[in-house]
Amino acid sequence: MGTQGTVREDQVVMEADPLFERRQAKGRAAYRVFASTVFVGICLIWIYRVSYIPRVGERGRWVWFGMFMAELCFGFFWVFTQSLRWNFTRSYPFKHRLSQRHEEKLPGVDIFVCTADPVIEPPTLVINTILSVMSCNYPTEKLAVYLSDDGGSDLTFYALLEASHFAKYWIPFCKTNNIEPRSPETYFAHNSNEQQFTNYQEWSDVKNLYEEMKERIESTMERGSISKEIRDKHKGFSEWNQNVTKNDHQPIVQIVIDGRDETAVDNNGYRLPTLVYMAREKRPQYSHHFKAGAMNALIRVSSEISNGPIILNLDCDMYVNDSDAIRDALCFFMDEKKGHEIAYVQHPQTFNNITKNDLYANSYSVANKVELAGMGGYGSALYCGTGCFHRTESLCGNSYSEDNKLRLDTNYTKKNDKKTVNELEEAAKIVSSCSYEKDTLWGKEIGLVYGCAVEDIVTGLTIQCRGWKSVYYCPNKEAFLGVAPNTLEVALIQHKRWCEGLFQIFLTKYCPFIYGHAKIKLGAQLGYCAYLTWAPISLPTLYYVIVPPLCLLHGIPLFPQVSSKWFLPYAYVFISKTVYSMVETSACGSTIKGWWNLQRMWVFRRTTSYFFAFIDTIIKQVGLSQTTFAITPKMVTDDVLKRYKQEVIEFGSSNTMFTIIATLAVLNLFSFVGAMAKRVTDLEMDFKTLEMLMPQVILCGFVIMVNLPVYRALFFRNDKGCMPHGVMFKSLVLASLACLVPI
Ligand SMILES: O=c1ccn([C@@H]2O[C@H](COP(=O)(O)OP(=O)(O)O[C@H]3O[C@H](CO)[C@@H](O)[C@H](O)[C@H]3O)[C@@H](O)[C@H]2O)c(=O)[nH]1
Ligand SMILES: [Mn+2]
Repeated sequence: MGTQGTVREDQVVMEADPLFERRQAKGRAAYRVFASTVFVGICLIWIYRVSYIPRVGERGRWVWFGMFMAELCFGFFWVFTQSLRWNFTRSYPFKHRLSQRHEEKLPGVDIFVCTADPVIEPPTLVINTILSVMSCNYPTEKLAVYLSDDGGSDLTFYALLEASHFAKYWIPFCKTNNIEPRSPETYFAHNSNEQQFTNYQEWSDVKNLYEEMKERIESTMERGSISKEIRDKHKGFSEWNQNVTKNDHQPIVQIVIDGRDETAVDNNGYRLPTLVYMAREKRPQYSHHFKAGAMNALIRVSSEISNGPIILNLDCDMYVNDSDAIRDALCFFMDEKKGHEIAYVQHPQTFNNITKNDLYANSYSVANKVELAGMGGYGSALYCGTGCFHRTESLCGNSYSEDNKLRLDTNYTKKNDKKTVNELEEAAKIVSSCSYEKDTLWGKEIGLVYGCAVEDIVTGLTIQCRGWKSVYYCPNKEAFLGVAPNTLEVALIQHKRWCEGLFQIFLTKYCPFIYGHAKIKLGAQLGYCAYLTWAPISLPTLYYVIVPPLCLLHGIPLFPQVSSKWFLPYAYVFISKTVYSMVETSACGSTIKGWWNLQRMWVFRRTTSYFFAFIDTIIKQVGLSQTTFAITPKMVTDDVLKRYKQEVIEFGSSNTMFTIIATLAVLNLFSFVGAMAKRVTDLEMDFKTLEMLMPQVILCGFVIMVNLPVYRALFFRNDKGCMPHGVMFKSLVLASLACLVPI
């Protein structure tokens, strides 16, 4: 009796233990006090601007108004960013409890990997992602992996076939030896000579198999076509006839591995996960809606084949770095008390090619560790397009409702057990055709939302506004790792796309203040706006890096003089913000140089990508152009890669963005040098005027410091990554003209 009693008690405790926990971060109160003092400083700055407007006829009256507008915008933007820090919480799953309680009834998980172009996104990269998910620590009969190929390329299909063969070696190798990460490329690159490996023979066999496969895929890529010998080996190749082009072809669905098939086993005799290739139908007369369209086709295709209640969405470059990632995420969905409210669990976007000092500020360490966690604190984590686990029903447009507690369908039912592979493929082709969505709510209320370059963010918002909660989970060990842009141009183009999409959300019916009103918390609405208003913040930034230096050159003071009491709020806001961001960035793992690089990227992005995005979004809203999607290249030449690794900024392109960057850098230099020269030669110049111009000297000096690599690229470098001469010429002319404009 005694023992039995204890057992039962233990069980009761176990049942009550939650599968995840949310903890508030320490030091919130202190932070709130600090933020309030900064806010007081900002208000004083506004008061100063209003009280000291130059009188009619005085120099710089209009410029002053501009300064006021800029500072007003910066202030509001700062308030948005505060809401991300106000309610900062972290989530922690307990995966051992999940295994204890639910091992037998784990749900089926459908994993979607999207690729769009075999050249920009090489098939070897794609299959590494596929292999890493196939070998996750999860019951294989409950896993189904789908590759959506918007490139519609038989080369990608071929690589997937190769991967399906190699998986028979790779999966058991990973599982019996418990190796990490399970992307073969990364694993072998980091374990190039595994002496301690117990079974060295096995290790080198698998490595050789991988190398050989890679070699075959790469040589096929070089040739650009599939040999007849290979084509004859799989019926799937018959889909690629003469008429198939990237943007014009019939739907192609191939079940490469049928997980139901008991003979589809790996080398240890264990069942393999389902593996499906899909190239949805594309026709020039139909808009394909980029990644959102691909995802929606995948949702329908998977519902025909495996119909898992959970979907994991990954970009083709995001391999699984922690093979327990699925289990961690399920803790949130399967928690007895709160799990039923949760629509999705988002992981941060992390990358495996960040340089030591994060040259292009791609690590997003503060966003990942602080800001997005802050959104999670409101139960409104952003959906970021990759590394996100979805509840299928919420992604499919269902609303959350309290009295209709929807729980996960944990009984793994094979609704399509009786259909043959052929029948499944035919059914899947129907739902992945262009006309299928005609006159349906797909892209509006069902699936991912169409018409926005950041389909992920807007879709996440609509899910939250249907009553669901979302979780942000940032584990210590990154669950997924991808490829970050490794040239400046690519980094800026990526930001332009994001920024355009984000601002578009702000301007349309999806604006969080309207669409989210009374549906998501006010903090979350403000938090969304910290991202959605990136584009307009370009205007005050441009103003600040153009007008004060020109006024410095012309001797017009725009700030209170250093000895005035009004200078204090400026100094306080500037210094406290700078020091705080330095501390925050370092606490999130960046170096000081990394922080400095972030400041530079912040100037570059705001004056180029965000500004262009602002203009393009306006043009789009007026109806003059359509949404586009510039895919981020994942590979660069060795020469470029070498400079990236040495942290030398890559400017070698005549993109207009670079002309702007160069012009602003030169303009600030001219103003600074010009003003100094005047002070030296002009004897009338007294100390008073110099003191009045001091804040502008500091500001201008700061911009010059940030731009040091730009001057180097303009005047001193001669490698292929330096600024092209055309850009240099244009920037010198434009900056000189600007200096001549009378104010
Ligand atoms: O027509 C398209 C275009 C893109 N993709 C895929 O979408 C993913 C993301 O594209 P990428 O060029 O890598 O853009 P990123 O800026 O790196 O992507 C981020 O931002 C996008 C929104 O702008 C989100 O969709 C992504 O998930 C998110 O990682 C890749 O797997 C592509 O293959 C498609 O499937 N079809
Ligand atoms: Mn990407």
